[in-house]
Amino acid sequence: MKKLVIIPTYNEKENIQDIISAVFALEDDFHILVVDDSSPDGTAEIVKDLQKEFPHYLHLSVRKVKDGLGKAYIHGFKWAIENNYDYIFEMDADFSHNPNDLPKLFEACLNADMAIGSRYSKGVNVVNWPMGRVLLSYFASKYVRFVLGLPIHDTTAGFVCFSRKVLEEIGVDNVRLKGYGFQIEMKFRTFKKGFKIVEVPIIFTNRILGESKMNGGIIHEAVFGVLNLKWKSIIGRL
Ligand SMILES: Nc1nc2c(ncn2[C@@H]2O[C@H](COP(=O)(O)OP(=O)(O)O[C@H]3O[C@H](CO)[C@@H](O)[C@H](O)[C@@H]3O)[C@@H](O)[C@H]2O)c(=O)[nH]1
Repeated sequence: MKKLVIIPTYNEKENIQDIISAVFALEDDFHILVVDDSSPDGTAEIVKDLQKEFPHYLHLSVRKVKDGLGKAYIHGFKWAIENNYDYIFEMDADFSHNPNDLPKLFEACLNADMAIGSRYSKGVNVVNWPMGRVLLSYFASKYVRFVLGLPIHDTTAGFVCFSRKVLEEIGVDNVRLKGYGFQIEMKFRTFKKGFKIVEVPIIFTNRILGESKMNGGIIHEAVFGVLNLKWKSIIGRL
């Protein structure tokens, strides 16, 4: 079974080499696709150098402009489908998601269609995030559950394993939201198609190196994007 970890990057020069090494240090044979939005800090050049060491396992797609994490993942999903991967993972570059948890997400996905590395399925498992960010994220998940009736504790989670058929059936070109809203939209579309979703408890650790790309626009898009998703689902346009 072919497994691909998609890592979107924007200015991750401090993290990219270590995260790639950590994935390739696992016993399992994960491939990696880095989707970089022409990071000014030269992230893609570091990946190009590493490709010499891992020519068949490490792939790189460079997009011309910064266009949000969601669009980067959609680009990666299409690439994964074209290249016949069976299981496709989303993972941040900054070690917020522990690469050592990849095998347990994969195991869980073998008995489901989508496995979510969840911060909130067993209490609140977030380390070193400012309290404001924890509260925002936790209550955002509650808001999404309430509005969309989505039976998931961590609706904005960005550490996910999909079986290929999920991506094929939801039609990734239909996904519109770009930021955290993208994570919500992917889960809602997967749920609406009747796929089996499981949550696997993980510990999310705030990044040590580099900066988060979160901004007010991303939050705004998520709040209104959820209402729009609800509307589309009511009128049967999802
Ligand atoms: N290619 C590309 N990558 C991006 C972009 N914006 C962010 N990224 C990459 O996406 C990953 C996550 O970005 P962060 O900016 O560190 O995200 P965060 O604020 O910590 O958000 C995390 O938690 C959210 C929920 O609380 C998640 O919704 C989100 O997906 C992510 O996991 C990192 O690898 C970062 O480089 C972009 O516009 N383009």
